Order: sequence, then structure tokens, then C-alpha cells
Amino acid sequence: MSAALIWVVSPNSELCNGLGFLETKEKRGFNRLNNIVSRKRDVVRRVVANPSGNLAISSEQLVYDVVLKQAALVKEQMRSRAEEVEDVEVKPDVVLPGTLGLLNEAYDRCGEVCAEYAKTFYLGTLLMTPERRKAIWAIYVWCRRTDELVDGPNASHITPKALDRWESRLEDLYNGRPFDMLDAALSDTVSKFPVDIQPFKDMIDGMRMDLRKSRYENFDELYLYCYYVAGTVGLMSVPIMGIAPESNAPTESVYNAALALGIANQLTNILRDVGEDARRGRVYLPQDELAQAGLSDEDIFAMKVTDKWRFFMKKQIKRARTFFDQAEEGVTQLSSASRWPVWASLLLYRQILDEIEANDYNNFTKRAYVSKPKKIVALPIAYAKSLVPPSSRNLVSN
Ligand SMILES: CC(C)=CCC/C(C)=C/CC/C(C)=C/CC/C(C)=C/COP(=O)(O)OP(=O)(O)O
Repeated sequence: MSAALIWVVSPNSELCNGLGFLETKEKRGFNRLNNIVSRKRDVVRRVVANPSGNLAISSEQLVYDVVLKQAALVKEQMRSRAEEVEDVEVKPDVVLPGTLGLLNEAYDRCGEVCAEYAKTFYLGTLLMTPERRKAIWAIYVWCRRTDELVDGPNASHITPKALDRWESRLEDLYNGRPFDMLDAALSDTVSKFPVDIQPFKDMIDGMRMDLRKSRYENFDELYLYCYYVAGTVGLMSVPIMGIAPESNAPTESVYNAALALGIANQLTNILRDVGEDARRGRVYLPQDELAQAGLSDEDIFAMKVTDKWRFFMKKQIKRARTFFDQAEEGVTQLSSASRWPVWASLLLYRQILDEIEANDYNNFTKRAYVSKPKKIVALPIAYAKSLVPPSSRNLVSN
């Protein structure tokens, strides 16, 4: 069992009771918006699920709906914060004695997990304000634990039922009833920042997809998978990282860029790990594009770099880069303290694509990685980029 899962502790009622999840005006506003957008999403789902027709709505459109919803939450929060400044009736949050220490301990554990599994990322979070850093750790840990369910040492025992239980734990922590300490940290985070539950639920859906599916017919199907497992992280992160107060960009355009970064990272991950995935019987590449290039699963399992493979890979790398380009436009709009770590991770992950090229597209038996010296060079470049102030010039909503 991984360290992240060993740290699961039994429910702590003192901590659970004392988190003070008050029904604030902000929350009521979010819920109103949630309901409106959820209804719209259900309609879209029905259209997609209609058995008599073909896919009427693309994955991209479906996902954009979540982007709009998350952006609406942030706008609503900003509006209600402004109202609350004038509202003398608003009560302060009640924190019961003793709970703060436990909560800090919970956040510290999240930080330890993050430091253990994602060192560079952890260092980046140290540049953020303490509140933001702790929230990012809590989100990271939840994502890591979710991923461990299907990718960790106990993955072979994971059933759809276990994922259903994980989802009801998620709902519980959103309702102020965390199951363990790590959940309590996230519970506190989502009570403080306008992070919608939908991306979390969608990530669990991604794990469900991974359990039942090992092939993707076309890019539309792959896009949806990438959104579920990585684009969601982008959407969860922006409310924490914050948009620069001086940014004029439409909120949804920043979320779109965050989504693009998640998709770009996941596509890069897939291209880097073709050989490793094939050894597990998995092919995360669009089957129709493989066929168009005169390739099939057999070619992948044969693990031979041919001209057909190089040609296919060039197109896949090009597509991943377009998502990185889209993401770059949004990083500048983030709050100043969040820009450096995001630029650093973007530049580093993007370089994996260069390394695949440098390996002459042998992603079957060679794992592309960015060397330490190259990582070190990327940091000041990322810093210089993070100094560029926001501008709405290049950003479009969709
Ligand atoms: C661009 C804007 C506006 C905001 C940034 C929003 C963010 C933080 C987006 C990033 C989303 C993200 C980190 C997605 C996860 C992607 C991914 C493929 C992670 C890989 O995780 P591991 O499998 O642990 O990676 P390695 O195998 O490379 O260690």
C-alpha cells in the first residue's frame, strides 16, 4: 500500500464537528448557480446518451460546460464578497477550540505527501501564500489518492463499487463531514475557496473509465479521458491559485487555459508512456488516427520505431503542443505568486515532448525525461515569464 493510503486515519469527530461549515451567503449563491448549470449539463448528457443518434455534442463542448460553471462560481464569489463588505449581518466563522491544531496537522500531512511524491511541484507551492499552498496540497492529496485507487498497488481489487464509495466520501466532505484527516483538509479548503465539486466527480468518472476501457476510438474519446484525469486538476487549481486582480481576461478564458494545461500534460504523459502502457495491455492513442497512419495495436505491441510510427508521433506531438500554447496564454492572468510554479511545470512538462523527438520517437523502450541541468535552466526562464503582467490581448473565451 502506498504511503498516501497508509495515512488514512479513522474519522475524528472533534475535527469533523469543528470545521464550522456555515451556510454562508456565498455558498447559497454557488448552490443556486450550481443548480442552473447542472440542469443544463443534464440536458447535454441526455443528448449525448441518446441511443438513436450519433454523438451530437463533442467532448470538448461537454467539458466547456464545466468550465463555465466553475468560472461562474468564482464570479459569484467575487460579487458576494463585495456585498459582504457592506453587510453588517454577516456572522464570522465559528472555530471550536482544539480543532485548528488538528486541521493544521491535517494540512501538514498533505504537504508531506506532496513533498514525497511531487518534489518539484512541492517546491513551487512554497512560493504561494500559506493559505493557497495548503489548499493546493489538500487537492493534490485527494487527486493522488483517487489515482492510487486504479493505479496503485491495490488497483487489481478496485471495483466500481469502491469508486462509488469514494464518491460518497467526496460528497460527505463537501457537506462538512470528512471521513479522515486528509479529507478534513480538503473539506476545509472547499469551504474557503469556490471550488466546484464537479471536477472532483469527473475525476472519479475518469477512474471508472480506466477500469472499463483500454482503447479510445478517436480523439474525442481521448479528450474526454484527458479532461477527466488531468483537465479537472486545472479547473480545481485556478480558484486556489487566483486570477490577478489587474487581469481583464474573461474568467472562463483562464479556466479554458487551465483545462488546456491539464490536457497537454496528460497527452504528453500518454506519448511518453506508450511502451509502459502497452506492456499493461493499454493503448491510449486514437484508434482511427493509428489506422489512418497504417498502424494498429500489433505495431505498438511489436514496439518497433518505423517511419510510419515517426510520422504518427509527429502529429500527436504537434497536437499536444497546441494545447500547451493555449495554456500559455492563461498563465499570465494568474495571480503573481502562482505564475512562477505554473510556468515552471508547463515548461518542464512541455520539454518531455522535445525529449521524445530527441529519442527519435522511441517511446517504446526509452522513457523520455528532462535532465537535472535542463530543469535548472527552466527555473529562471519560468521566473522571467512570471514577471510579465496580465494582459487580455490574446485570450478568447472558447
Ligand atoms: C494555465 C492556468 C491558467 C492555470 C494552471 C492550472 C494547472 C495547475 C494545471 C495543471 C493540471 C495538472 C497538473 C494536471 C495533471 C497532469 C498530469 C499528467 C500529471 C502527471 O502526474 P504523474 O503521473 O504523477 O506524473 P509523472 O509520471 O510525470 O511523475
